[in-house]
Amino acid sequence: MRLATAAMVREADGRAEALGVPTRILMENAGARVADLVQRITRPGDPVLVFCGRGNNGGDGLVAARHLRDAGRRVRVWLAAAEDAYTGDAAANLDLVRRWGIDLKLAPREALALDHGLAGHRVVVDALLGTGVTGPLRDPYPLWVAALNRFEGTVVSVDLPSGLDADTGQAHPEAVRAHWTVTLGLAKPGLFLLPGAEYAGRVEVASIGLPPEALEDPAQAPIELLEGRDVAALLPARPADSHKGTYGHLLVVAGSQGMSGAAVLVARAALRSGAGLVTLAVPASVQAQAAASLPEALTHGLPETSEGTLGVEAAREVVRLLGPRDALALGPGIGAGRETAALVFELLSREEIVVKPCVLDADALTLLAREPRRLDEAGRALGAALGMVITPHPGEMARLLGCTAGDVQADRPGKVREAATRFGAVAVLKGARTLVADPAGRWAINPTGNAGMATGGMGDVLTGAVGALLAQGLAPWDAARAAVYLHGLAGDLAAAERGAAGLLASEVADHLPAARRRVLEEAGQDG
Ligand SMILES: NC(=O)C1=CN([C@@H]2O[C@H](COP(=O)(O)OP(=O)(O)OC[C@H]3O[C@@H](n4cnc5c(N)ncnc54)[C@H](O)[C@@H]3O)[C@@H](O)[C@H]2O)[C@@H](O)CC1
Ligand SMILES: [K+]
Repeated sequence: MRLATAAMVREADGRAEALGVPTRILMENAGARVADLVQRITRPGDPVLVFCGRGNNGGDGLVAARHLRDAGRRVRVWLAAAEDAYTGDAAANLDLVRRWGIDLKLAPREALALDHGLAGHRVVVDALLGTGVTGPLRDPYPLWVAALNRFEGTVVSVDLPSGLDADTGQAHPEAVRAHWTVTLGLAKPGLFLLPGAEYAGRVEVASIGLPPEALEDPAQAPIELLEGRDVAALLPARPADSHKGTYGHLLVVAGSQGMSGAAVLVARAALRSGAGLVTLAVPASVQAQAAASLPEALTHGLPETSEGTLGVEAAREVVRLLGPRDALALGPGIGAGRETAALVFELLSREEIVVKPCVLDADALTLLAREPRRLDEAGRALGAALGMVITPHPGEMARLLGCTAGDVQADRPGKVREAATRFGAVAVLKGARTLVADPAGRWAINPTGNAGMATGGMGDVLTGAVGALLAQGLAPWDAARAAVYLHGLAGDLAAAERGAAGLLASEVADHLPAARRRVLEEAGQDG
């Protein structure tokens, strides 16, 4: 699903105006669509209150009130400001509400009066603030938002829950907790990011008559909410006359003494993601263990240091192994030692490596964060060749960008895009509502996954899934988006069977085939 920031929506509105569709018409359509939803979720005698701010969001609410009255509904309007404070389209619609004889009054500014006034209604339409909100809520809005959040009936927010930031999904400091949000024209990213998704309730996208040309803006990199049918379209077909060579061969360079489990999980998830063959290259002393844990993978022992970690002397072997293979997954469980750092830097400087698609994760990112310049260089080289995917969690992202994890979490869309452009890579920022961005500025929100996945090894499973799709020939942007969606869905399917707490990463890996089948079935293709 296409998404648009507040600025993108404003620009679309401007283009609509230039194309002969003025905001007055958009507002009329918006209000009508809100009234439609209210009618759908109520019975004819249910009293409805429409709480209107003084901007265009309030204007939409005023139109909704009029349409509800036309439909014979019991409707009342509260205004956030004196009638003469309304301007433009909102003022014009206020005038119509007055002529329609709809009960209209200034909203109370005292908690008890607010609760008392709200109590008699079945539904309150929250038309206080939309995309025009800037900075922390000013008085008396915090009081109004709190009263709406105490209200025991149903709250329907117009465009956005009032107080929510359309772009980041942050509430400053509080926002309306809606049961429904009717979002207008294009949905906003803040409705699907956290915490915004927890405020928005059920989201309906209402078309309001924006001309198709107004929706298109070639100058803007698109934003998308990942959906199963889009992911289904990315997955390679599995023709009947295929063989294991059809589905790519992934080289996994991972693990060290005490951390061979990470390497095995990557390889297992890669096989579960449909890779034809997986070679798992680990320090020689853990090869037997890795082979025993996953008989379906080919294994290879690499030269190791006295601590059982990979050192720079493994570089030649890795280059040789990668030659006939299709993609590389590098990083999980390799540790953060100096020799291993030298290996990672060496590999990323080698021509033979940069011509292959690769996914870098975990310790590889920690090591590169010590010298982000190396990642810059590698990214540029890889970007110019076939491309690189990096999959940091917020802590790794913070180290890569030289900020704190708190900074990353406060602006996840901004940080994932910064990493993608800076390193010339497709960047995946893990955590609830994983984000994916590419160097061209496109970005996507993944809605799948659950809190049960916040455990060790889940990242290794994602790395394996990305690597497998790269090996099957997907472009890095497609491989990353499909992998995060399937990985989260596999977690959801596993949690549905066993409950979210106590989910093992290997169980999520084992649910990847079912996740793939689910998206294909949803898209009407053969699972
Ligand atoms: N622009 C357009 O062409 C269209 C806009 N539409 C609606 O218009 C909305 C955007 O309208 P506006 O740009 O007028 O903005 P809003 O109506 O979202 O908000 C503007 C009002 O909020 C107040 N405000 C801003 N920040 C505040 C804060 N932190 N605390 C308290 N008050 C604050 C401003 O003083 C102003 O009164 C959309 O969300 C949508 O509902 C629709 O009518 C469709 C067409
Ligand atoms: K609103």
